[in-house]
Amino acid sequence: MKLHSTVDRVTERIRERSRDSRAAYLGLIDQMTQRQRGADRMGCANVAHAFAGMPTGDRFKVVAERVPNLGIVTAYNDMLSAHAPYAGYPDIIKHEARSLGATAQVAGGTPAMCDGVTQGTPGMELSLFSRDTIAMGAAIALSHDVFDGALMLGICDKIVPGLLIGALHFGHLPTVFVPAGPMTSGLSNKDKAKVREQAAQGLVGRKELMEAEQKAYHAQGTCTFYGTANSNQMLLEAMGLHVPSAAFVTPGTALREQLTREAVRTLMGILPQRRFAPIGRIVDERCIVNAMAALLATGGSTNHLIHWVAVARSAGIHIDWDDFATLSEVVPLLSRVYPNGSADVNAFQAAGGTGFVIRELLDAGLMHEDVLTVREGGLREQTRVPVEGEGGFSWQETGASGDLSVCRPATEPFSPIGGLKLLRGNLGRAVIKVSAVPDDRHVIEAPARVFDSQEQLQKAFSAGEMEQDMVCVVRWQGPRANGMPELHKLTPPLAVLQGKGFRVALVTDGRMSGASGNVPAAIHVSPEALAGGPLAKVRDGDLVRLDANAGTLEVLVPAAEWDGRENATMPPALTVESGRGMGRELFAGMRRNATTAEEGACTWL
Ligand SMILES: O=C(O)[C@H](O)[C@@H](O)[C@H](O)[C@H](O)COP(=O)(O)O
Ligand code: SF4
Repeated sequence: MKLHSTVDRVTERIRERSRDSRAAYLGLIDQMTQRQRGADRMGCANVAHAFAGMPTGDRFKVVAERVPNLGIVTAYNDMLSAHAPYAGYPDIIKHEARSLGATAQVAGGTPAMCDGVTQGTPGMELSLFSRDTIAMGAAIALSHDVFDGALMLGICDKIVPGLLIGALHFGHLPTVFVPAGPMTSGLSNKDKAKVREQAAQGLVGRKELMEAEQKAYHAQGTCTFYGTANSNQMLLEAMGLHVPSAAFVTPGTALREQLTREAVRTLMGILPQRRFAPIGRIVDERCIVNAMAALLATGGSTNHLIHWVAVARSAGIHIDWDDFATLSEVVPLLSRVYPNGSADVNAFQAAGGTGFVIRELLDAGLMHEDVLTVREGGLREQTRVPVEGEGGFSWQETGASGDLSVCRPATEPFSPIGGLKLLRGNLGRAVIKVSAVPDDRHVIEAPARVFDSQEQLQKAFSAGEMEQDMVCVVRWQGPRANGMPELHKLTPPLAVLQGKGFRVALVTDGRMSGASGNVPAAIHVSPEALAGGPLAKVRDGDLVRLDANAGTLEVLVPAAEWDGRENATMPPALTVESGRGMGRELFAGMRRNATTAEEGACTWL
């Protein structure tokens, strides 16, 4: 199918804007590629230290026989249900590598934060910058520089973006990402949200709420809503950095282990001595556009409008929210997974999953097909599905949708446009996930109520002060102010108000979770209030209009008055300097150095 002209145009303008930085990036990759392999290039002491911890047989192989040595970067810990399965992965990988005549080492571990654990708590103010900390952790691991390829073990929110940013700073290395799969379905996300709203109104107590939450989150594996973690998986498949359709296979199954071993076989196939495919060449402008298309087609997490800007930047590629907005005009919505619908990611997988979405987008000319990936067959390979069989698995072509309420073909999409939209106006630039908002709530015009923290809003709600149409402006939530936390805990109170018929919206320079959804929220407002952004001028009672159809976000105050207003200042008690603890002070340097949300909130530039 011929590539859609808009996809072609956006790719071209990204290529044009990135020409110099991409050329410099590829130049570095070429330099690194031309070096001898680590065990031959480095000093004897360096090499001896590098392999002293290996079993003797492996040590001999990697130094004397010069067999490939694979580096494992793992974000394993027990705090993320999604990452807990990784505990046993290094041994499986080493076993498979040996069987293929290679060796493997855990090059290093990285931190990994569970946003579900920290949601609504002080720890969430470390979350965004844990991404770049993870990238630095990956760099520290790979800087041992004795690897012929890398396997990245990470799934959740900031971890995949962080591992990708880190890996792309070692763009000369062939790299495969290794997923661990979603937990089996428990209490549905919709039923969980209902109990939360009852609790927010005092209709059920902590005991009932705890029961519901533990029925929802009940096993190892990724949470089953289509939030940032599962959006990460969809994008890695669309970028051709995974074994095909490996994303959503349940942990602990025979097929899961087979797919982990297949990841090692896949990496062996793209080493310098084979079909050389270093990650820095796989992740080119077309690959990034393919990821953007997959995000829009699935109504993925709004967090990717920040993270993928940083990921692209790490490969010398510059993208912005206008690129997403232009693609969103032609990329249809092909899946409805909570919060964009009631199905969960297991139902998505059963209905066709990542392979179905990629096949539909390729056939509609909405993705680049002629791209380099970790697999011989290019991106079309990602439309195949592994089916368990005698002693292993076989590959099948993805078929028609198994459930049209979950996955739709591009010929009859849920919506002709993607799930994310850009908003512009005198309050700055912002984004909104429209795919999860009821149609009659895409335009909200109401008086503003200004909050300096999410706690202030929750207090006002509990005091019954919010029973009216209202645009809640929550400011001082940007990267430089307090690390741009997710304000997902505001979803239940706002959903209660919306359920009572009030016309409510959230406008913030903060983030929402990928699991947030049914209340209209203009988020990532840039420039942020602390950087002199317009949110610092909004006052209680100002009329604010959020129009997701027109793509506007405005305060309806006479220009002369608006221009004449002084910016409010961030309350000192909310600043890191006030000594708020929980390690937030350690990230002060990253806050000071962070670029805007639209520039990826990068802290290393
Ligand atoms: O971006 C995301 O997808 C979220 O950060 C997600 O990872 C987070 O854990 C949610 O908070 C979970 O949802 P609940 O908080 O509703 O359980
Ligand atoms: S999806 Fe979110 S809540 Fe679930 S394990 Fe990952 S980070 Fe934690």
